[in-house]
Amino acid sequence: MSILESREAGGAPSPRSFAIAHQRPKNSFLGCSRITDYEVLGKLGEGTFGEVHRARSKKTGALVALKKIIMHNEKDGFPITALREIKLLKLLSHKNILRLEDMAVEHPVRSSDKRKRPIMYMVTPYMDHDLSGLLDNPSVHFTEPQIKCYMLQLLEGLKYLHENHILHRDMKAANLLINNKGILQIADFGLARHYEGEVPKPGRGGGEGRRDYTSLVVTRWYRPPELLMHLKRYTTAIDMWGVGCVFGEMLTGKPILAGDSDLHQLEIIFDLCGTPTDENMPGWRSLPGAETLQPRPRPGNLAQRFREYGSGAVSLLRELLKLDWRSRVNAIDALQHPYFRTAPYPAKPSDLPSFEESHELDRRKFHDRRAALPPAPKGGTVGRGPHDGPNASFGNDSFSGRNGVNGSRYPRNSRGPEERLPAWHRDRGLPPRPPPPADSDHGDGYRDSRGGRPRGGGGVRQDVDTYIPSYDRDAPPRRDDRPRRRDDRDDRRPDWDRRRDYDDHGRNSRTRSRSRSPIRDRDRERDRDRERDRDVYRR
Ligand SMILES: Nc1ncnc2c1ncn2[C@@H]1O[C@H](COP(=O)(O)OP(=O)(O)OP(=O)(O)O)[C@@H](O)[C@H]1O
Repeated sequence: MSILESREAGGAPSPRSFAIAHQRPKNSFLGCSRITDYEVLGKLGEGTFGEVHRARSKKTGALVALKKIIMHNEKDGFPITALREIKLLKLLSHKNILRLEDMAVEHPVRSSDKRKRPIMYMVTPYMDHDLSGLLDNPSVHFTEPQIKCYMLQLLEGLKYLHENHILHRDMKAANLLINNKGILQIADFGLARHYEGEVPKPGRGGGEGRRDYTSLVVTRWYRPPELLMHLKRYTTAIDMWGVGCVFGEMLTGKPILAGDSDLHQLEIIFDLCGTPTDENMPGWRSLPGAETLQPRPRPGNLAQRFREYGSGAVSLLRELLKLDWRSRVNAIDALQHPYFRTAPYPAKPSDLPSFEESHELDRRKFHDRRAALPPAPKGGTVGRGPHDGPNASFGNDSFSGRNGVNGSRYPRNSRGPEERLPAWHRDRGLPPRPPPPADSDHGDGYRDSRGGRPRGGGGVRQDVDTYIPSYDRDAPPRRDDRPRRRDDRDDRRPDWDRRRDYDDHGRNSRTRSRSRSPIRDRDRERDRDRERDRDVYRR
């Protein structure tokens, strides 16, 4: 049955008919192997919902990634988020979407083992890098053909998702995996869900949403203005805003909108894209989160800030970072943007250079290495790709940027000492604030530290952080604003580095009003975990 035939009266396929239409060939998913079928080689990453390890299949010899599914509370059973991710990934089949190949189970070894339940792992092909890790690697500098190549793949992957009524809802650099064959794949479907609105059509932007979902999705730095203002009837355009942020991050090498709070996030969005008006964001005033906003009028500095990357890049960024979600470019149209049809042309994946493995967890390694570097000369040659030689065709027409030293228009290593640090470590005041304890969770999952409803009908408030998963209050800032569990300790770090975290904690904790107690912390943590799994992700 084709997806068209499976549509319901409203135009959107039901999750069930979508599943039937998308069943992958049976032999493309193994099913349930034992963890002993894999040789575990080391930790790659850790997120809210699991740890990710590199491993080798003993049967095929292939390198894989094992994502351990953490049971935050065993009594609640298998986490709904993991179930969603597995269900969706089992159906999807596209070259730019990470493929779920198998599930592996690890049974408790001894009867004396405290842990009674088995641990489940999702098995996906091993990817050499995630984009966040790659951008933190000081020896890697993206060329324009390379950026275009990754962008095309990202847009192809998203086009496939959106055409098939799936919202990713956590678009960010750390969730884009890249291998040394130059292939980019979208990963982490923990927040993804079936979308009931109309799919994007050429020239029709993100369209109108058909039903409400929780606005508490997407990592803050990549979260679009309509979600920050609590639009619930959102569309596939929320993922396109994230693509804009990732594009800017590839150009500049660092996250472009690193807000410290939801309010600050909106402020820096307005600095970049201009203050919302009835023209550039029709209806913004009636969004629940806009009621109390009084933004200072400004025109936006996007063109100025990205001038050096050329008019083509600026034009595409403008389309992706439109305040108005209805007219924000969709993936179909973004793929046709002149930026991709102008020299220097997109590289082929197979032409891209290979790099040292770079995962999000390697950021400390890269940070230490980067910090040790003396100021590098302009036009350095480290890590330059095949398109980056003296004959590279940068900047040779009106849609390109200016030529830089040695034929590269990207300012290599030209950042000041502060700018050389990864964004998560730069001194930009307080790191993204942890949320208040989940004392209360109102109808829409909006949390208020004092257990009351947000004032003014839900305006964006500085003291409320609406990022859903539980931050660890003690954790150091992470490059991409990722949440961190309390027991997550980077065990690959030397002692002195861990102590630095402790010091950070000491400093940050003095700025908090509540006194801390380990028991209360543990209870809060447990409550947060419960609430997160129970309430928020069902929406
Ligand atoms: N197939 C893979 N190959 C290589 N590395 C991977 C793979 N899958 C995940 N990783 C690494 O693990 C990290 C975390 O993976 P993922 O985002 O799926 O976990 P998560 O627990 O959902 O994280 P988050 O907190 O971002 O929601 C990625 O950023 C990446 O560095």
